[in-house]
Amino acid sequence: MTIIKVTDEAEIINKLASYVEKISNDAILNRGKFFIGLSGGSVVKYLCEGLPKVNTDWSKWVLAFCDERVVPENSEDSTFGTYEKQLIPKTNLSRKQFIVLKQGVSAEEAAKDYTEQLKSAFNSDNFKFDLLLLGMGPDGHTCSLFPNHPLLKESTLQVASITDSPKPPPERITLTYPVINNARNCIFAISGAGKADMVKRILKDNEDLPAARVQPQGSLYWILDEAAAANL
Ligand SMILES: O=C(O)[C@H](O)[C@@H](O)[C@H](O)[C@H](O)COP(=O)(O)O
Repeated sequence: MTIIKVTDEAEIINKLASYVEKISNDAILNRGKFFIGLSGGSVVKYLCEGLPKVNTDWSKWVLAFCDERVVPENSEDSTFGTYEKQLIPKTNLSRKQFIVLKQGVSAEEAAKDYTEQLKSAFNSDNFKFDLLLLGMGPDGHTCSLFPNHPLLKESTLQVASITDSPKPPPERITLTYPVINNARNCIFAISGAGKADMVKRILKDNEDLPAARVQPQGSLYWILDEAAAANL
């Protein structure tokens, strides 16, 4: 694991953009495509500001979601909806490169359909992402994997549904640990004093919280600003 401390949010955005550039170009050079998993929450802002600075072949990108809220795409809560409005217009990405949630079905159905869409995209049952960009909530959750939730033990489903998310909205789909920990790279990007206590509990006290269980086969990076790293 590599912990990268930077001064502030602007530096998080720059650092994240430089990792994405390197990892995307390596993936495209070696395998012809770049599979990336996006998150919601504050990560959206970092990516919408940072990704347009990346020098890459956008046509080779395949974009999925580490988790997504089961809401209409035009809802303010839709993570895809936000990237569609705030990222697509600033890059050469097109909507059809995003693997989006099936609309108008239950969370369980949406998770099954998402699994099928990933199978087609990877042309395999082995979902091996080049990069997952992850956020962490103040309670230590990541994706839609919350402390003490039964989904933490999910070992069969690759994409699972949740209907009792403590963070609203309650209905979501999420990648599970077998997929997350199969990734070539995972990057947490975290800023602000509100995360400092949880960052310490995970990175210093080694508490067994959902974000701490992200232990990919590949590389793991935690990019923190000064406020988030204050208790380390
Ligand atoms: O649905 C969401 O909000 C996200 O996809 C979620 O996984 C997010 O990354 C964490 O909740 C952290 O969110 P914050 O960075 O806003 O605290």
